[in-house]
Amino acid sequence: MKKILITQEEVAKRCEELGKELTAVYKNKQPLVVGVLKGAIPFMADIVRYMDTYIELDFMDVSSYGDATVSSGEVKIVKDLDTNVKGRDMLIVEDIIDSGRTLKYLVDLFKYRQANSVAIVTLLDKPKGRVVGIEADYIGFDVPNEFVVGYGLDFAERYRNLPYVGVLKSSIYETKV
Ligand SMILES: O=P(O)(O)OC[C@H]1O[C@H](OP(=O)(O)OP(=O)(O)O)[C@H](O)[C@@H]1O
Ligand code: HPA
Ligand SMILES: [Mg+2]
Repeated sequence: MKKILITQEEVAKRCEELGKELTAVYKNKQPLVVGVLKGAIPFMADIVRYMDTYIELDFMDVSSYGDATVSSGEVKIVKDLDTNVKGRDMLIVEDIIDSGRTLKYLVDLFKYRQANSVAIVTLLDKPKGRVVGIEADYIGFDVPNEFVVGYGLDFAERYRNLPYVGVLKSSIYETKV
């Protein structure tokens, strides 16, 4: 690791704050909380435990990065929701908004499917990476314009299990073995 950007303690504290804030927002709404596989899993698991209201969970797997550090620009559905979203209040949970393509695609899709409302909570926001216009409603932390890993975020499927968010040494990005 070249540097740690957000420590395990900082992530834990922010998850508690966001979960409590979302409890108040979704009181009496029974939102469909949608985790975007695979990166959102640790963050989703941590915030929903602080959402003290009725919620439902579902998952969507979309992919645009593969093993690269730069988005291919094309979003592909790998696994769709099991739930009919018509009339539902939806909360999309993401690990990061970078180019914005993944979330733009999902928000447009859920609106097309006639969700009642679509909000976004993301652990990380990388505003300098943005290519399409989309913003999250709830943000854990801003990160600089570098490829980050940990707490769900991978480089070539590795490092998702790190309990903190950091930047790898450049030699690792250059030669993956
Ligand atoms: O704003 P964007 O440029 O679209 O990037 C953000 C998306 O890219 C990553 O997913 P990835 O496709 O790597 O899938 P993963 O979660 O399985 O790693 C990340 O988890 C977000 O879903
Ligand atoms: O900085 C990043 N790290 C890991 N995965 C990502 N997907 C988009 N941006 C990133
Ligand atoms: Mg990835």
